[in-house]
Amino acid sequence: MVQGGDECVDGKLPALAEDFDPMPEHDRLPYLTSRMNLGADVPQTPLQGNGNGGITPTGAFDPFVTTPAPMTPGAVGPVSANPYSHDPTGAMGGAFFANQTGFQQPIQYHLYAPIGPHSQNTLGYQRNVHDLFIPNDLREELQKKSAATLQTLPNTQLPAQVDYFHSLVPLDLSHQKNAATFGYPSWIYKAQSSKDGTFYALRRLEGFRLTNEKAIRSVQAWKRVCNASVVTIHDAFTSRSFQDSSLIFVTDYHPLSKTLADQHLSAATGRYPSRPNSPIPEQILWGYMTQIANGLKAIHASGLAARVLEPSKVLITAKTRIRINACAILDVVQFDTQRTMADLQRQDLVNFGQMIVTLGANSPALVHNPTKAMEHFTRAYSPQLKNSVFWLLNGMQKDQERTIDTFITGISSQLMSTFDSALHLDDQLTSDLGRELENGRLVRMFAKLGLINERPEYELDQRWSESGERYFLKLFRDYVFHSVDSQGDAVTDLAHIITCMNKLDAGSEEKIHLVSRDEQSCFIVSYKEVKKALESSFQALSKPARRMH
Ligand SMILES: Nc1ncnc2c1ncn2[C@@H]1O[C@H](COP(=O)(O)OP(=O)(O)OP(=O)(O)O)[C@@H](O)[C@H]1O
Repeated sequence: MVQGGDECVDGKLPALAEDFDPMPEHDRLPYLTSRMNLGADVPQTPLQGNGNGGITPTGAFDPFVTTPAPMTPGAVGPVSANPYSHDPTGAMGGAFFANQTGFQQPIQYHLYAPIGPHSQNTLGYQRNVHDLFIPNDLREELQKKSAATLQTLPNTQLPAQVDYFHSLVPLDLSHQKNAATFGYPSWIYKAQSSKDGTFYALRRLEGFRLTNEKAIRSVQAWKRVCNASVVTIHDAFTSRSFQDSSLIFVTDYHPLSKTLADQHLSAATGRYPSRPNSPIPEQILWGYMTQIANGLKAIHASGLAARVLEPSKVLITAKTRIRINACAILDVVQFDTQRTMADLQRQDLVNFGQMIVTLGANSPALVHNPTKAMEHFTRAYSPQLKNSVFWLLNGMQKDQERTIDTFITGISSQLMSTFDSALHLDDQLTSDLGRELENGRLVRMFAKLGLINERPEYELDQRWSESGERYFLKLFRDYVFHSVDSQGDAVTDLAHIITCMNKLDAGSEEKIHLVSRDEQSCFIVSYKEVKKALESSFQALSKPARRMH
C-alpha cells in the first residue's frame, strides 16, 4: 500500500471531478497551504534505501547549479528570452523547457505569486483554490468559444467545399434574408481553411454576378486595414459551389459574437416582454463610440469608407467589445458608384451618428422613427453626448471640416476614460495570465513522467522504466497519484497533485517518503533528487537511440 504522507490521515479528501476542472468551493487555501508545507517535518536524512539502486551522481549538466551566486529575495538575475529554454533552436519543443540555463529560479518557485491588482483584501482562510486559476467566468467563456469554433454540422445540405474552405456551419440566426443592406441576400458561415487550418467567417452574397474584375480587386486595400475595431477582411472570390453565382468574402471569425442589433434592439423577451428595454448606460455608449471612431479612423486613413454602419453590422465579440463588420462589400457590389471617397467618408459620420441615436433609443419600435428616436435620445443622455451625435449627424454639411479626426479631438476626454477601462482590463488579464502560467509547467512535468513511467522497453531493456533512478520516478508517480488515506480511500485532492508537481519542477529540497507497493522498500528523497532523475531519464529518452543489432 502506498501512503501519501501526512495529508492522507485527516479523513476523506474532496474528489476530483471527471473533467479535472472543478475544485470544490470549500477547498480553502489553508488546506492547500498545508499541502505546500507537506513533508516539512520529514527528517532531513540523506538518500537511503534498500531498493533498486539509488540516484547516481552524474558529472553531466546539473540544472540546479546554474545560479552563480546565492539568491536573496528580489535578486532574480537577468532572465533570458525564454527562461525555461536551454535550446534556443526550439528543436524538440525546447526539450519541454527543461534545464533553465542562465535562468535563476526565484526562491520558493513552487509557490504561486498572484500578480495584482487585487480587487479585495481577503484573508488566507477566505480565499479558495479557485484563486489559483483563471476566473471561472472567463474560463467558461473561452471554452464556449472553442466549442463554437469546433462545432460541425453533420448531414448538411451545404457544399462540402467552397474554394479552399470546408466544414461550413451557418451562423445566421434567421432564415429570412433581406437584400436591403447589400442589394443581395447575404448568408454567413463559419468555415475552416484547408490552407492554414484556421476558422474564418464567409459571407456569401447570393446571386451576384461579377461584371468587372477590378471590382473584386478593391478588396486588396481592405486586407491592409488592421484595426482592433474592424473585422479583418482576408479575401474575396466568386463561387459556384452553392449552385448559383455567389460572391464570398472571407473575414475573421469571432465565435459566439452577436450584433449590436441582436444585443440591444431585439424585442424584449423574458418575463415582461411588453416592457421597453432598459436604456444603454451612457458610459457603454461612449465606449461604443470610441471603438467605432477608432475603426473609422483606420478605415479613412487607408483611403476607404466603411459604407455600411448600422447596428446589424457591428459585432459584439466580448462584453462591450465591438468591431465594425461587413466592410468592403459595397465597394465590390457598388463598384461603379459616382460618389467621391470624401463624400462616402462624410456619409460614414452621418451613419455613425444615426446608429448611436438608434442604439440610444434602444427599442425596435423607434428604429424607423428618427424624430422620436432623437427625442428619446435627448431626454436620456447628457448634453455632451447629444452634441457629439448632432455633430456627426451634420456630417454632410460643409460649414466646417468634418472628419473623423476632428471628431476624435472633440471627444478626447471620453477617449481617456475608455482608454483607462482598457488598461484596467489589460491589468486584469495579465493577472489572470499569471495564474495560468503555472499550469503550463505542470503539463510539461506530466508529459515527461508519462514518457518514462511504465515504458515497456527502452534500448532492449525491458526493465528500463523500473530500474535505476527511474524506480524513484515510479514511486513518485505512486506517491502523487496513487496515495490512499487512512481508510484506504484514494486521495483525489488536486491540491496535493499540484503542490507535488510544483515542488518537483522547482526542485525543492524538501524530503518525501517514497514507499514501494509491497512496502518492502522505503526511500527518503528530496524533490530535487527526483527532479534530477526525471531530467536525466528524459534526456536519455530524447537522445538519438543507440541502434542495437
Ligand atoms: N465575422 C463573424 N464572426 C462570427 N460571427 C459572425 C461574423 N459576422 C457575422 N456573424 C454572426 O452572423 C449572424 C448574422 O450576421 P449578419 O451580418 O447577416 O446580420 P443579420 O442580423 O442577419 O443582418 P441581415 O438581416 O442584414 O442579414 C450574426 O448573429 C452575427 O453574430
